Amino acid sequence: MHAFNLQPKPLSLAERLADLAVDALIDEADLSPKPALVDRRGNGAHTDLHLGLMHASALSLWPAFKEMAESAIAFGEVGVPLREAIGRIGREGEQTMLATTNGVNTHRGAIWALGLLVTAAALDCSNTHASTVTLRAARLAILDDRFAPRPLSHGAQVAQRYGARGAREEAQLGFPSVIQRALPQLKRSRAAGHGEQNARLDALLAIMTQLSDTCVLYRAGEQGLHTMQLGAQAVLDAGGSASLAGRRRLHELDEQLIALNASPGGAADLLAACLFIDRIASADGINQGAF
Ligand SMILES: CC(C)(COP(=O)(O)OP(=O)(O)OC[C@H]1O[C@@H](n2cnc3c(N)ncnc32)[C@H](O[C@H]2O[C@H](COP(=O)(O)OP(=O)(O)OP(=O)(O)O)[C@@H](O)[C@H]2O)[C@@H]1O)[C@@H](O)C(=O)NCCC(=O)NCCS
Ligand SMILES: Nc1ncnc2[nH]cnc12
Repeated sequence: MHAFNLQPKPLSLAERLADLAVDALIDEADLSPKPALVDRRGNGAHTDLHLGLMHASALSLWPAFKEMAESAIAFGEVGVPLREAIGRIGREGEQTMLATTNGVNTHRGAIWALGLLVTAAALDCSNTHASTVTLRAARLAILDDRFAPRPLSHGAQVAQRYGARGAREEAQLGFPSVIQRALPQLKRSRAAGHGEQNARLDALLAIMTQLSDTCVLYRAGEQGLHTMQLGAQAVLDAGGSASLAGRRRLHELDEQLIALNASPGGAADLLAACLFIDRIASADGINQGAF
């Protein structure tokens, strides 16, 4: 007699990395209360986004992340062929995202950041330390992709106008917002016993204190950017999101940014990148499926 094998088929490395990337996006979207961003409470400064759309968008990107990881395994090294392969997959992923959201830009920056990080992690899953993976991602990001269109994107427009560094430079520099701000803050707030949700909010705020978020600059100019950076610092200085004083500052910042129509979408993407890196760096080797 044949017994059915009810054991689920083990996931491949590429599938596990894609799962982690999607989890990071969903964890970011769900985290509340985030200033002026879509969260469990509402739509923040957005009229065309909501939580269900953020989740659907995140899930639609799973095949793109898996394909990027598979390309990394197939090419086996940082180089132009891999850079151009993930560029093509990223652009296709963006089309899938837009088809899923009816044309709303939910995760363009996240496809870029997480796409590079998933690819970098898949290149050598025996070493997934935060700084190693982000450095590998940076080496990919500085390579030229001959097939990348050069549209006058919102990011490009504010780069011209304000000389701001955007998503491309953040990746090319090895994600300093993640390595120097978000991850250390996440660890400090966890160590202080602030609880996971507050630690993640504090990590987001740490990113916001310094980032040239091109979404904020495009929507609300330098006034919006200063409000975001100073307001985020004020929350942390008041004790962070786990303290009553910090919580009050956080609500003030939410109101101020919404009034300015300033949504820190770039900071949100980098929080997702931080959560992904935290997961793969703390798991005892993604090989062993420890996450
Ligand atoms: C390299 C690219 C990321 C293109 O970058 P560029 O700056 O030229 O283009 P943008 O279209 O402006 O997109 C950049 C997105 O990156 C996020 N971001 C912003 N600032 C930063 C920063 N300093 N560091 C890191 N990341 C940053 C941000 O994405 C989030 O916000 C979006 C929502 O914003 P919102 O204002 O609501 O929406 P918009 O439609 O833009 O405006 P409104 O009309 O609503 O006002 C959301 O997407 C979040 O994810 C920026 O939007 C890259 O896209 C690229 O070159 N891709 C080509 C394909 C490729 O090579 N892929 C590689 C595979 S990994
Ligand atoms: N939670 C969020 N709200 C608005 N824009 C975003 N871009 C990425 N995550 C976002």
